[in-house]
Amino acid sequence: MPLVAGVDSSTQSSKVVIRDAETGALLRQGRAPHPDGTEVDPEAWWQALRSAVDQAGGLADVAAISVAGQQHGMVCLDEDGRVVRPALLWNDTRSADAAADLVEEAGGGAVGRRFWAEAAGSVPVASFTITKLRWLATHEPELAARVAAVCLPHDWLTWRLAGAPGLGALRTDRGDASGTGYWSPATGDYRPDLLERGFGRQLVVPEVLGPGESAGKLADGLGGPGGALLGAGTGDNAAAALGVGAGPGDVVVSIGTSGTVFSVADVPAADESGAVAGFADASGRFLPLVCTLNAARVLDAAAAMLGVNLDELAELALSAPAGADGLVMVPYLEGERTPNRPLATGAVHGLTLRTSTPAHLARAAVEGMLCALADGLDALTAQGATVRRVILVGGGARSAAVRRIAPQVFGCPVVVPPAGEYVADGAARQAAWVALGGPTPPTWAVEGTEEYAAEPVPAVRDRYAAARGLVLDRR
Ligand SMILES: Nc1ncnc2c1ncn2[C@@H]1O[C@H](COP(=O)(O)OP(=O)(O)O)[C@@H](O)[C@H]1O
Ligand SMILES: O=C(CO)[C@@H](O)[C@H](O)COP(=O)(O)O
Repeated sequence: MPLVAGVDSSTQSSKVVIRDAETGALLRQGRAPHPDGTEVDPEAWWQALRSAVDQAGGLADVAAISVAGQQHGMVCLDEDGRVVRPALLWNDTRSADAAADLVEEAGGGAVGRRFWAEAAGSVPVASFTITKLRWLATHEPELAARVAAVCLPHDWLTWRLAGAPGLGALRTDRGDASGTGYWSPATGDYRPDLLERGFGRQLVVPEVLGPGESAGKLADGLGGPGGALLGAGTGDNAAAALGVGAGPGDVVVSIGTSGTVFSVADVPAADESGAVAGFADASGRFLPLVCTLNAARVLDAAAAMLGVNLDELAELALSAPAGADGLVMVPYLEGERTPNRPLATGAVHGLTLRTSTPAHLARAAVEGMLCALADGLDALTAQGATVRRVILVGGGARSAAVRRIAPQVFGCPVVVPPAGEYVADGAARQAAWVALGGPTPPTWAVEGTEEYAAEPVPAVRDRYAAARGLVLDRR
């Protein structure tokens, strides 16, 4: 009975699960928080990972470990492997102008967007690593001059688990490489020309491993003697797809810090509108994905505004009528990525004496967040995805209101697996693939899934569509 470990180093925390490689049975787990903010010293992730591993009883008995992580974050290393500056995360919007410049320099408008969609699978927005590199080169040239290598959060953590053995030992996978802006999901190759466009010169980049390949071995002294195999790891969304066992016709909606809508596809996407990112997945296929910057934290913010906890927020939301009598929240609290409105702020429309109640505001917050994801679902189907079922995961799926209102807004039933850590589970499944070998990862059952169905209420989306452009920018 070999054991495997899976890690989710996400925006808000590190989570570790230890599972049986063959059956997937959960044996132990741990978690530790990350600092707040959109710029974080990677050392904080390392300390959180170590603490979550300790809580999970260490790694002495695991045969393999894989790390999944928040995508896109820019981790810059000098030639000795030291971190040059705090990592800029996927939800840091300071590189919005750099993203616009990269599109402009490629011909601008539809021409520029088509160039990037074809070259890198996605049109750059502030989330993508390449735009952060451009920002660094422009705004912090002295730090930029010290950068020898660039990698992503999960690449860096895997490398630390291996004992940080020199820049040439950096490894990544297709899933996370596809979120950089300088790797092509269509060809499976780096695009040094794009890296040069972004940063102005070449850098060491991690070798991209295939699915099921190993990134080396765990170093000694990290919760036991080393030697366990390291999986390639992947981006958190690709790991979630592995964790829930997403197949044809499944669309996964993840409500974490980010809201994501994605499916597993046999062909790469190249959406020149920019709504759908044409990522690769962790199984050798592709992961067309729509991402919003505002998801579970919209619920956190609404609960804080109303002075209630998250369960009370859900009760309030469910006590108001569908559509909140016309109250609409446009939830752009962190700016927005889809649609590309990095400077936008949120807004509440439709205030009347009747709608000025905590219940209406709670309902509008849940509906507004879900409407933005429903727009993502439309964008994904416009790119050819078929929706047989929607699988709801992430911290926000723990909300009874989200589970019950989602089918009204999405216009189809949703299935909700039992509350769990599906990103860490996907990483563990990848580790099991490495430990057991074979052409595909082992099949692990996800039991206890519940289905939520409700009559669709299209008026909720219609009113949101009328309101979503009516927002102020930060400047
Ligand atoms: N019962 C709940 N109702 C609503 N939101 C919840 C609930 N439990 C957790 N969350 C939210 O889930 C979020 C964390 O989800 P998670 O998927 O772990 O995020 P991330 O992967 O981005 O770190 C937090 O913002 C938290 O408030
Ligand atoms: O940027 C993306 C996807 O493109 C985000 O999904 C990040 O990968 C962060 O994930 P969470 O921490 O919200 O799970």
